[in-house]
Amino acid sequence: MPVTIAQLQKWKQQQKPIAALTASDYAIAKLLDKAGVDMILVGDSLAMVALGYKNTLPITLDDMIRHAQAVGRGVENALLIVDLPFLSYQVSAEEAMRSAGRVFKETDAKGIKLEGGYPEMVETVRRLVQAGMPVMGHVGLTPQSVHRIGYRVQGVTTDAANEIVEQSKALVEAGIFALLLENIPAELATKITELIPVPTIGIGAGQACDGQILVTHDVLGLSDWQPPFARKYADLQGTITEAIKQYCQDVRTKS
Ligand SMILES: Nc1nc2c(c(=O)[nH]1)N[C@@H](CNc1ccc(C(=O)N[C@@H](CCC(=O)O)C(=O)O)cc1)CN2
Ligand SMILES: CC(C)(CO)C(=O)C(=O)O
Repeated sequence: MPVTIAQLQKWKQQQKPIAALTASDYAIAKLLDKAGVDMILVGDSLAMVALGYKNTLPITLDDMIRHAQAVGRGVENALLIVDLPFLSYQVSAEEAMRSAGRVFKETDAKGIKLEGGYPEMVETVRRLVQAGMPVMGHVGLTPQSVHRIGYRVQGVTTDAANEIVEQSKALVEAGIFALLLENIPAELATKITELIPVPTIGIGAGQACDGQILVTHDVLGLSDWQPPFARKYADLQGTITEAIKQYCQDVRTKS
């Protein structure tokens, strides 16, 4: 049975944790889905782990849609969410509507995710939700702001923590169905998770969140570098290197 947005709300009440991962291609997405992942995010981190860019800023809406289509062909059960890339939604609510609208018209996405909880973005979220598009929020460390805030932990001072709490409440009031909390102290994530009625999905935000997400390339040991909080479950760099060396040797020895 496919996972639905309504189900996520129920799982929060039942305290059933949500297991989410990112995906950027058909083959891996199909494996994640068959292994029982609840939510698959076509995250703009694919700009780094799949396309080799230094940060998430260069990826375009066309790129995101192309990858989302490939992932969508491999997903049967997981809830498919697609990130809006940098500058496809910040300029105005109208542009955000057109960008998000393209994602829903051209892919099998059940929801979109965008970064930020400042007042203008809250109004954009409200417009998207009013137009029928489910939105997942993302606060704390928002990687599209890397040039302003870097990748360090957010919400450390009392003022910064309070601001993230206020942004979370405002996004909920605007209609988000879930909230991603990235790289914030565990106590702050616990507080937000207890405070808001929609599921929180954490990455580097402690164990109290309603769900967890990691970048699949990090989980599988395929990334050049990864955040300190990303737990590695396999060493595919090693496995692939050994397999390919063996193949090259077999060819060269004509075996
Ligand atoms: N592959 C990979 N790439 C990614 C993400 C990921 O999940 N994995 N997520 C996004 C980037 N997010 C982070 C979050 C934390 C860190 C990180 O490294 N943080 C250090 C401090 C770094 C600093 O001070 O500069 C810390 O201790 O918090 C790096 C990228 C996009 N790219
Ligand atoms: C998983 C997460 C939160 C990492 O920043 C994301 O949004 C992405 O993959 O683009």
